[in-house]
Amino acid sequence: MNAAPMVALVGNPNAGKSALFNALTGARQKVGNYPGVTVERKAGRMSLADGRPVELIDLPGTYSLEPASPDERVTRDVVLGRQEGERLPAALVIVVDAGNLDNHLRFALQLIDLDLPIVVALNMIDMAERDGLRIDADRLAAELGVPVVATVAVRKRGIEALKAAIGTLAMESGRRAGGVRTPPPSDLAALQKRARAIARAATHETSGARRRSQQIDAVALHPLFGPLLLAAILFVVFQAVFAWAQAPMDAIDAGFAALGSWVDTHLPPGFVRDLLSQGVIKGVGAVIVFLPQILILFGFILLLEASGYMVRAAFMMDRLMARVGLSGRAFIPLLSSFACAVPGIMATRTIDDPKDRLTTILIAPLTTCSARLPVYTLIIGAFIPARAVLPGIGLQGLVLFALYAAGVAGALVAALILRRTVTRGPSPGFLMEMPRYQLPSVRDLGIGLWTRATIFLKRAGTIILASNVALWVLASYPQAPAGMKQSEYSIAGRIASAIELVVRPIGFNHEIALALPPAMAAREVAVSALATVYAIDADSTDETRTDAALGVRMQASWPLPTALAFLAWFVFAPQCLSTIAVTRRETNGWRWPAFMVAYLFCLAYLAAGATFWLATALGL
Ligand SMILES: Nc1nc2c(ncn2[C@@H]2O[C@H](COP(=O)(O)OP(=O)(O)OP(=O)(O)O)[C@@H](O)[C@H]2O)c(=O)[nH]1
Ligand SMILES: [Mg+2]
Repeated sequence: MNAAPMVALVGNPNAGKSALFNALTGARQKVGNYPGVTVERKAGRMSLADGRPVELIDLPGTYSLEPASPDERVTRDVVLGRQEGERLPAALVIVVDAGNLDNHLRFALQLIDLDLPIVVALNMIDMAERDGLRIDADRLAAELGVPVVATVAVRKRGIEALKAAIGTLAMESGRRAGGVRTPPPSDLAALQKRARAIARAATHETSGARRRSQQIDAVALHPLFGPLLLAAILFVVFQAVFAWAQAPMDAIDAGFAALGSWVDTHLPPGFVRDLLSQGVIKGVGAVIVFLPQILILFGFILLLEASGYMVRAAFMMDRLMARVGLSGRAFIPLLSSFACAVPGIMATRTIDDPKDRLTTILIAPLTTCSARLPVYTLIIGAFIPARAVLPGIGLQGLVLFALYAAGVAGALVAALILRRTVTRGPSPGFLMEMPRYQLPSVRDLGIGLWTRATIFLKRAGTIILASNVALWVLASYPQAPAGMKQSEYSIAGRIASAIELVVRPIGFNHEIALALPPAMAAREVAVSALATVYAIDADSTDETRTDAALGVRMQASWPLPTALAFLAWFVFAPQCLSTIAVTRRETNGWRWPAFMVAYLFCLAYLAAGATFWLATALGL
């Protein structure tokens, strides 16, 4: 066979497989300091020292060859050559955490018994040394009967030696015949005993110093200080989103304003100018302005993930989650949903119990995805005064915090109800390893932010742009006769008038009714649609053209209860088509996505209505 030999990276979760994969192939797979980051098989190409190619595969971490959850099944099938359309791997790279050998060697021993060509990557030796451990790689190799290469994936140490070892194995396997041995039924207790004995033989404790992670955890997981610290961290995050973003947002805003007036003065009046000025620059610009806030939020999330703190947060939430019938394993998927529900729903593959998994999928859209941030901050910026409630604590940040909290509370209540009705069943226990604390690397943080920025800008340039141009066309034609409002006379305006009949009782106005349907494509389109509609109306009426910011215009024409109801709607509404599509894929049918959409719409309608009526009753 001429094709490049296939080599798979396997090992326990959080051993550093993806970090090694990136170091070996130059790829940028997501790494994170918690178990369960990788949930799919990812392939990449690596070149050996002599230039020969090898196809490298990164797999979800797993504890044994007996899979407990869907992502672990992928790993077993690839390793045993049972994956459809996939060859048996020519060799395995078993990745183990040098500081956690007794646990990681158990799975390694199981894999070694398969009789495939194997090299062990003894990863994270830097962390082990920090903890006062010295690992004898030669002794380990002798005990295991396979080559062992010491590596530090994040510093690219040992990568060339590992490449060389992979090269040798790939050559050998070309001369081998036959397949993989069927895995013998494993006696876990015996394996664990062997693993512990080997780990002890190869490890020297050089200092009896108490491990640093344990010292930090004495505070971070303390029954009183732990939750206080978590609350304080979250608080700072939401304050920072408003406090730090103003300058760059003003700059972006000014940039788009300049671009807009250039187009207005240099292009002849007509279709092209209006499309560019109203539909593209005003509309998409209104969304891109929020890039700094999104990056600040993600900067914090990435820091908390890389440091190892997120798993502690999961641990503290576990009691609460258990009480509503969710497994602690649901924490990471729900956390990913703060970025976007799509990867969040995919991350539920780490949950073994099917009903547990289904519940988590159904509530994932309730955690506030980053696409909602522009909508939230637009309304908050326009309607909530920027004053301090207490020294250092701004009201705007507090309201944003409350919106996120409302989403989380909604998710917990929904889980509680679902677990007692549609997804009734016992909820299994939760075991999650605590990763060690680490200082996040600047490079990883940079790559993470860069990835986020490109995802957001790509969305703005594709789905948001396309939806908004479509909206612009529908909102610009037919042209309204003098004296009539374009946003009401146009096709989009008439559709909106029909929708308005349904949403009028919960306080929504015609503009909101117009912005809701295109927001199904992407939530940010609610913002660009409002910006575009205001621009069209300002141009078509003879009122002197004001270039007032979107927020200022809304402030002038929306009653406060309407604005608050709009916020409440966005906390709960199932608003994007990609989420519905991924739910269909992960649950194999239309039944659950249909259920999800229905229950979330009801919830959003009730929440927005209650907010509107309450705010009106309070005379706001
Ligand atoms: N100090 C140190 N950190 C490492 C090393 N290798 C990986 N890490 C960090 O360990 C964490 C886990 O790395 P990943 O590559 O995501 O682990 P994984 O094995 O792919 O985990 P799953 O995908 O969850 O199975 C990340 O925070 C990495 O930055 C290493 O050699 N030294
Ligand atoms: Mg991984």
